[in-house]
Amino acid sequence: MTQFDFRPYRRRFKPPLQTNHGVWDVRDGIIIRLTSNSNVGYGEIAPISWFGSETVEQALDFCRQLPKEISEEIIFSIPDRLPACQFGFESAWEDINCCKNVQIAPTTSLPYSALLPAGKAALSTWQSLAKDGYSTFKWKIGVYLIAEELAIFHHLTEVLPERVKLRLDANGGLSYDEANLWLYTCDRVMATGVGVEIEYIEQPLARENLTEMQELSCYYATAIALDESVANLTQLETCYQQGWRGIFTIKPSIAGSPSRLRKFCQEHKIDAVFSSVFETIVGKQAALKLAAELSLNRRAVGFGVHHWLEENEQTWLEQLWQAC
Ligand SMILES: O=C(O)CCC(=O)c1ccccc1C(=O)O
Ligand SMILES: [Mg+2]
Repeated sequence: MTQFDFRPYRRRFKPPLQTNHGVWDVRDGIIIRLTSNSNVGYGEIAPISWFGSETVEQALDFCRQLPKEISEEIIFSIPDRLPACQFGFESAWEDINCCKNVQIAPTTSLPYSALLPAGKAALSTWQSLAKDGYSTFKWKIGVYLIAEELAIFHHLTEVLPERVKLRLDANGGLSYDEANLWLYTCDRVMATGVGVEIEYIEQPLARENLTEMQELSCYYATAIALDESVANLTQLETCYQQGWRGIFTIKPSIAGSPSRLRKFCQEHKIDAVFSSVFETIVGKQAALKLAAELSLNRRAVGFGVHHWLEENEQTWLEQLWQAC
């Protein structure tokens, strides 16, 4: 038997994240703790309901109805409608039960991608991130008018140093015509031989428009990565079955069961990019462990630093645990 305990948390972004879905400034989540024969394991439930996972309230309801002592069976039979819970519980379980001695490639050997702010703020932000050692950047598009963003984009490609990789993330916010224009523009920029490499456009169209994205990926040299379309394992499996062989963005914290994710990635050898949901160090460590195991093409992981009002994560966590 395993003892189970949990703590809800709330943290504020500094600055807030701006995407086509709107502004996001508060991250609510749950840290869980499993104890078995004096071994302690932590896990994190960090849902993003606007991205297709359960809500924090649904996750809290699930935690509240569980007994104080739980079995392995409970952990491995969490329903698919609670993918962030599947991740949190299974990674806490792994934290105590296995993998302690398994040698995996150190996560530090995977490059990190840093997020640039939407709009023209990107133009004055990349320099300090480049100084910190980042050479892959992701810029949010579909936030402002396309004409404005294209102008900023041209400027960015002129100033970014050579060999930098740039990802554009539309969060499903482009129309079909706009997506064509972006892909055409990226192809043109690449053909003119500027130093920067446009690595891909992430989720140009809404999640259900897979066929159109498949079409677009045939028309243009610039790659497309799915993100919202493959937010959880069920969607990932569906898109794969429907023939998507482009890039898959995987956010382990909301994808669902880590063991099932491992199995899927290993079986199908997908081209995966691992990405954060702005979880705490607890979820981040579990997600990066999966990234280290499963990043076949060693694409940069989207776990670049993000700033919180609370600076020291370890202290913050200890305080969270002792507070109640
Ligand atoms: O993937 C990254 O590089 C950073 C993480 C990121 O962009 C993100 C973080 C939380 C929610 C959605 C997204 C997204 O990719 O759209
Ligand atoms: Mg994305």
